[in-house]
Amino acid sequence: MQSFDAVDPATGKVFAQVHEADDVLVGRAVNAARRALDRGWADTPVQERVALLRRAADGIERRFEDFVAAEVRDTGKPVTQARNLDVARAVLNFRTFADIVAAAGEEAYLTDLSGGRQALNYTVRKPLGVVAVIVPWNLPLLLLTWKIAPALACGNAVVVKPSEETPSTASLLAEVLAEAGAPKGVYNVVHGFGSGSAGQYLTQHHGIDGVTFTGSSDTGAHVMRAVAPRVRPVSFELGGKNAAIVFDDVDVDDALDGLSRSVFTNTGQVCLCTERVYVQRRIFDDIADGLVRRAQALRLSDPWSDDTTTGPLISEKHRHKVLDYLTVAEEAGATVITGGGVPTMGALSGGWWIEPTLWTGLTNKDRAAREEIFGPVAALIPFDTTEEAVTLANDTDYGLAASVWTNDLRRGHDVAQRMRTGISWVNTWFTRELRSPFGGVGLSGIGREGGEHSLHFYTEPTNVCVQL
Ligand SMILES: NC(=O)C1=CN([C@@H]2O[C@H](COP(=O)(O)OP(=O)(O)OC[C@H]3O[C@@H](n4cnc5c(N)ncnc54)[C@H](O)[C@@H]3O)[C@@H](O)[C@H]2O)C=CC1
Ligand SMILES: O=C(O)/C=C/C=C(\O)C(=O)O
Repeated sequence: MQSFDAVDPATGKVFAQVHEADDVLVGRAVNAARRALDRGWADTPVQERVALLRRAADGIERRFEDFVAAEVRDTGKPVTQARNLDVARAVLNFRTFADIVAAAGEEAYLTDLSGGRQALNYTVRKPLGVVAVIVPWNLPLLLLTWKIAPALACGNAVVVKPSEETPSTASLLAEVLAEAGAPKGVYNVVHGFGSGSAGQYLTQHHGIDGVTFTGSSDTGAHVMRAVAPRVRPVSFELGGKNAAIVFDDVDVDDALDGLSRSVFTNTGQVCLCTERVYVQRRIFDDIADGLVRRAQALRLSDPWSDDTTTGPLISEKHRHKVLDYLTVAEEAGATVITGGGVPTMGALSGGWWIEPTLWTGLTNKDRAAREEIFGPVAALIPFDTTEEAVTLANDTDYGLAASVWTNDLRRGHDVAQRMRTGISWVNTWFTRELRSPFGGVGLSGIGREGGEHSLHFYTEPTNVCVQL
């Protein structure tokens, strides 16, 4: 069997070898999932499946620090973020979907027929079957559990392919789920890459009944082509080029805190991160100066230190991509108002560090303001009127998230509703309600997950019609 290196992004050092699944192993995983369904998992009473999710949440809590350590080592993200966001959300994902599935009901209609008779129409939902779950490296455990919690609660068996960059927590979760009593074959993990490796073998496998994928738009298109011959349902949460609109009535300090989080969280490697900041002209300099101060106050350091706010990028390849965009922006005439290069990191200089970077002087025509960069970078662009701001923000092929910053709530509602995005925040960012629909339009995805939207993706409805 082949293996590949697991690399610590903070140091660039190899810390483990990971087995790469070949097509035979992927086939065995898919078959194991199918057998688990056939042995009765799909028909297990809902309360038993829900109880499994609750025990899984308890199990993650019991091994909380193991998950934190695995996530920090795989990603280089600050330990405080791994604790407060990634692993905490994994627990919440299991508990929330346990509650949602336990409470879920179904629609029913009485239909009037000729002659005074009626028919009762009701819906039963059955699991999709074997679901391929392909997740990226930025929020590995958060995004994995966001998908497998509802998938398992709905009676599916899953074959998970975590990113080659972040293999650890998916395997750790296998231990927790086994301890929690998940029947054999319900949760399977295959490690490896995309094309010519486990990702491709999985999406092309004839035994897959659906694919849920989070990652880049290009890879989403590949996955779509792979499942097209067998016409399988897909749920895609893809990239973003998210806008923030900052009106000049806003409380500048409050807005700056939120804006800064939205640009720099997870070193800009969240699909929801802001990469375009449109600022009403009167306060443009205040916002630019304030964001520069906040960028310069970030502490890029040892991920294991509680004081660290910002980790490295995920990989050398990804840093190349982000550095290329720094060049692209400068060639387009951008003024770098902070950052713009690779920081001096002493003992950590082997890692994939990059300076938080802000630009002025770009327009919506420039590539750095149009293409997803996925780093701690943003272009600051002035506007004069509300109409102009809405047009600029919506001038993108993506459509995942937007944020609007204003003290005029009527304007906040109006502009948020006019964003061509799956989610629009007003005076906040990355505030998540797990029952709400989550996903994007355009290049940002297909479908929605979250709350009952997840239940709809992970089940197939059958309408039963009974003449009374
Ligand atoms: N949630 C998001 O919006 C994310 C966006 N990205 C963007 O994608 C860019 C590239 O990063 P990658 O790690 O290459 O992301 P990617 O989208 O290629 O990878 C995501 C997952 O898909 C798998 N994959 C890749 N090719 C596949 C294929 N042909 N068939 C099946 N599975 C496949 C990968 O192994 C990984 O598990 C980043 O620079 C960033 O801009 C990356 C990660 C998350
Ligand atoms: O909160 C969530 O469910 C998801 C957040 C982020 C992503 O989906 C992403 O970065 O891909």
